[in-house]
Amino acid sequence: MTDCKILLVDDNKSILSALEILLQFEYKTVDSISNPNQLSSFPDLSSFDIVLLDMNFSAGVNTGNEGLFWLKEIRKKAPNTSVIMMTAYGAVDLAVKALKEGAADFILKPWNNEKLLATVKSAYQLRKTRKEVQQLKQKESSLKQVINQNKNFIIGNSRALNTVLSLVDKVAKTDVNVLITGENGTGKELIAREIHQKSKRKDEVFINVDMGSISENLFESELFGHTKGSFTDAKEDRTGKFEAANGGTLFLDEIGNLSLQMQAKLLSAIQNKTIVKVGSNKPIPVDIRLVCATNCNLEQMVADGIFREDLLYRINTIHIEVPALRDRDNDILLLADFFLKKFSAKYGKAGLRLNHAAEEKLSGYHWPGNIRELQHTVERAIILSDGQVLKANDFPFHNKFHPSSTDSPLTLDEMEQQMIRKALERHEGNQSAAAEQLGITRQTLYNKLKKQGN
Ligand SMILES: Nc1ncnc2c1ncn2[C@@H]1O[C@H](COP(=O)(O)OP(=O)(O)OP(=O)(O)O)[C@@H](O)[C@H]1O
Repeated sequence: MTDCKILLVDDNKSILSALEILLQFEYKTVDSISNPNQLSSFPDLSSFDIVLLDMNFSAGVNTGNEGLFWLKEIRKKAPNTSVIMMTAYGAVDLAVKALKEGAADFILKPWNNEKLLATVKSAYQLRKTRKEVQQLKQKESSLKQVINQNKNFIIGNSRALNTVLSLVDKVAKTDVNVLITGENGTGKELIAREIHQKSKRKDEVFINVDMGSISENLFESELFGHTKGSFTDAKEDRTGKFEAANGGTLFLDEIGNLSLQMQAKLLSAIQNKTIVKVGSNKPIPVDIRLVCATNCNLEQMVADGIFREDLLYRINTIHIEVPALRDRDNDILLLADFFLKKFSAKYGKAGLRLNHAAEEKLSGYHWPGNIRELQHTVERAIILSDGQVLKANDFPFHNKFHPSSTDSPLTLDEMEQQMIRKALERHEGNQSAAAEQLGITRQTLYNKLKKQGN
């Protein structure tokens, strides 16, 4: 039986019953209405794959205009649904008009059963193709995003990093779910991309979702998609991130930032390996490799009752802890050199180098913002540099993180950064708790951290 949803629209109830009996043998869902006015308020029109639509409804009228009117209405509300027109008063010009308005095909009454079934079958193929085109378009735009990104190199040869990379080699070959933890800016996303690149899914998409930036009410629509009209802003059908990642890798960053309600919805999708779009009730199977990342201590969050234990066990089949930059021996200077070359080329300042004192200062610093902070620090120093050599005082980061070591007064921005850092330290990286302490929403805290480059 084909998993296809058909809607019959005809004012003649015996025609509706005859069609229902015929089509129910082959198609899973066959619904019918005898009054086309019901179409205007039909809740889930776009979930129908095919509509068989009569052309004349008012008694004695046979111009086909009513059918054309309702055809346009359906095309507006459900552009991907295939519409087949039916009329007892077949005329070639009317058929041409309906096809021009977007009908998939045309059936004359009384119909021949075999011919009608063949017409419905090809209309269903058309519907499937339209859906595939839509999904391909979404995949294509995600692929472009990935391709447009510069190739990322994982720099470093410390023992701590090599341990992570050998674990990456092992898990990449499997399809298990991976949880990557580590402080902000340690390279968790880079590691997730590396797992994808080394896996059998590498020719498929890598979809990155920043869970910290998704609001509660858009969560389902972002992740699972929605059907047109399912809520006020749902102007058209939308494929969610799970479906877009089908066949590839789905990277859920900042997984510790989900509310319990969102966690429950996510868990159900992961467990069932299916998603249901907002506004639909049809489960869609998805095949994804799931990689999650967080800087929170999820075990502690489970103990505190703010993270579901069953979700944690689903996502952490393999756990990779990315070490902080200060624990990676001489990776600091390797990375500094890498960023020096990268940004001096970008800003047309080739030949720039670090003097010994600058190297000492960079190596001795504790890098709370890790590699992202090092990257920004080097970039900033290059932009502001005048000569060929970068010196220790070209890296004034002590102002930001050790205010006690300087007499210079703090700016408002710096004070804000300090307060945020302290709140996060106190709550061991838990952004929701830190935001509560600071008297701002988690979203505001998240935006401020992004702005600061953390
Ligand atoms: N080993 C590395 N070699 C080169 N660049 C790196 C390395 N690790 C991280 N980076 C760079 O540092 C920046 C931060 O890395 P990334 O975004 O992967 O960190 P993250 O841990 O996911 O951060 P967050 O916790 O904020 O989500 C990126 O620009 C990334 O390319």
